[in-house]
Amino acid sequence: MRASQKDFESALSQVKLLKDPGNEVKLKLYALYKQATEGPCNTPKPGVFDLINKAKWDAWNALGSLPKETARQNYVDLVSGLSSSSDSSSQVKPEADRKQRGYETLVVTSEDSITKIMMNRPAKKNAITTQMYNEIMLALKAASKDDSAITVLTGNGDYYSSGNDLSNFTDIPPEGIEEKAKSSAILLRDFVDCFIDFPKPLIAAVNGPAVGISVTILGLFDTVYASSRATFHTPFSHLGQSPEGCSSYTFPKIMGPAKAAEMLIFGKKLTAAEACAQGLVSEVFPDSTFQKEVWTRLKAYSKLPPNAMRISKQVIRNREKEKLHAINAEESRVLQERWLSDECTNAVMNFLTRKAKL
Ligand SMILES: CCCC/C=C/CC(=O)SCCNC(=O)CCNC(=O)[C@H](O)C(C)(C)COP(=O)(O)OP(=O)(O)OC[C@H]1O[C@@H](n2cnc3c(N)ncnc32)[C@H](O)[C@@H]1OP(=O)(O)O
Repeated sequence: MRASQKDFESALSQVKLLKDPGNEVKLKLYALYKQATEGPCNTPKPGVFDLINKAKWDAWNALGSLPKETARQNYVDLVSGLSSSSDSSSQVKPEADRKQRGYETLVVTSEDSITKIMMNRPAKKNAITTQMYNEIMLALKAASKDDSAITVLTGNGDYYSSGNDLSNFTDIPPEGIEEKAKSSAILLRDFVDCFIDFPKPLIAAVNGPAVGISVTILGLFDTVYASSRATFHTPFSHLGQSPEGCSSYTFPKIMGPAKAAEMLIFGKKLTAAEACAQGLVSEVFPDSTFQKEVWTRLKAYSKLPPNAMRISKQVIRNREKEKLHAINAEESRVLQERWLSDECTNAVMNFLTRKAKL
């Protein structure tokens, strides 16, 4: 029996719930989707350096004149095969269930009235994948309701975080790159909103170098402690991108417009001492004693009356919230366009093909 349009639409929804099937299968799905909806490949071949789009074009072009109905059937069959071979435990779980299983990209602990959220991809310098964005949001939501007094974000290994995981850009859905940019902008906006709205004192323990979004959101923390080994780098222009995390507003406010421009437009990397002098960091500790000194300090703070701390935070932050949400929305909208630019695509490809590092 031939797959109907309804079967096809249902397969399109189902595919979003499957665990990542790997790039080869994703290319097949992409090619079949394009063939089923548009017919044989009808766009110019992308340039040789445009690796992702070229791979997609090759996969679509390889289907030649396969009829649309057959492509639709093949798409439905492929998704059905993936669904049945996919272990149900690897599919997206409801929130309560996920909490029970714990986090895959974080280590979250609650002790001494402190909830500690530790980014835990040390081999990848704690680069933030889509999964990690989602898990940090879940962990913050849980921490806002648990009985801890303060919440701390830190990193495992030698880095605090190298920012957005650039391979997030390669996971293009069948609907195309515009859809990817749109969903990434929604994810970014939701992620930053969680920091704007977080109700308890939020502390960053910056254990090593910090890049991109892991730096910009520091302007939304209440206190930032840094190891003397930490650096602060926002190379947005190098990456064809633009500031996020409300930094277009918080950084000029914290350090003045001229210093903020050096960081956000020209990508000047600050040492921990410089970041402290400019007000982005509250205090720098020698790397050798960083953990001991920071946790001793935080344990003392966590004994302060929690309601008083919450209310003080509200008084300090609440009048800015509406403005910060508007800024977050605008920065996310601008970035959605930037992600589609040649400047951004080329910078990401250069990193992924090992031609460039910061
Ligand atoms: C959806 C919301 C989007 C929000 C947007 C936010 C914007 C940003 O955050 S912009 C910042 C993006 N980050 C970068 O551009 C950093 C890229 N990484 C590097 O330049 C270097 O890796 C480094 C300078 C951070 C570290 O260099 P080092 O020589 O010490 O280590 P590596 O061998 O390069 O790294 C080890 C390992 O980790 C992988 N990796 C590190 N950072 C990232 C990253 N940001 N994205 C993806 N992968 C990363 C690196 O490729 C290595 O992987 P392999 O061991 O598999 O080679």
